[in-house]
Amino acid sequence: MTAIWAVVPAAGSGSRFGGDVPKQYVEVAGRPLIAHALDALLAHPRVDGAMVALAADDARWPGWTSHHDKPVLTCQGAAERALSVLAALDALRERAGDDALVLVHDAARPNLAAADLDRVIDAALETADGALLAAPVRDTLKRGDRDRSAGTQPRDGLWRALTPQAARLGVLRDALRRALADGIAVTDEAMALEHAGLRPRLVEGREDNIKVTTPADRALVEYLLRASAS
Ligand SMILES: Nc1ccn([C@@H]2O[C@H](COP(=O)(O)OP(=O)(O)OP(=O)(O)O)[C@@H](O)[C@H]2O)c(=O)n1
Ligand SMILES: C[C@](O)(CO)[C@H](O)COP(=O)(O)O
Repeated sequence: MTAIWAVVPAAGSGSRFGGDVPKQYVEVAGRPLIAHALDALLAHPRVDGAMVALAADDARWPGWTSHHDKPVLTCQGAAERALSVLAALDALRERAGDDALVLVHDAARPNLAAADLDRVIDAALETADGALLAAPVRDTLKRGDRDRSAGTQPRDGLWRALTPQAARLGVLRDALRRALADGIAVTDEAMALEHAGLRPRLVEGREDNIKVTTPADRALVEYLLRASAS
């Protein structure tokens, strides 16, 4: 049976969110964002544990060592998300092994549906290229020139990348190291896999798998989490 581990990048500074509390610890629906994300991942019966990448100056990590009777490990993240993910893979490698499937999921995405998690796990187990949750673009896209529209971008075949993004630990680690060494500004795991010549599976995910980025996202996520809990 393939080992399946969650990797949770939680070392960001939340600059677009602002405020005094680091975004990953902002409370929504009574719990910190990171708690919702970890709960969604570790509640899934096929997930064996989690490795969380924390900021070097994180003073709010509650010290969880397990959740749902599964191990919760931590490592130190880095200045860029991709480097935080790579640090987590390096820290997890000896325990999980290169053939383990890793599910990289933003701590800032608290509303991950179990069915979506199941489907991206299935997809990633079926292909060596990895898989990611994504949402097809449903709006017309404009290129902006300050506050003016400078034209309309074709949206056919465009998707919004979500998380989890999944691949075998060794494959993803090698792809991230290569992309970063090649100077690629890696914004998600699929980008590194693509740079390595792989074609990760797009798994259509729910639109409400929202990444809390600005303060305006908080009220919507609060509503969604309370609605799904009722
Ligand atoms: N150096 C970084 C940057 C981001 N992240 C994590 O990656 C996820 C998605 O990143 P984002 O939403 O951009 O969070 P921040 O980088 O904190 O936000 P901002 O860009 O507004 O500063 C978050 O869970 C964040 O904690 C990380 O682990 N290490
Ligand atoms: C990984 C991600 O959530 C996929 O959309 C996104 O790339 C993270 O971007 P951010 O600027 O680090 O929030």
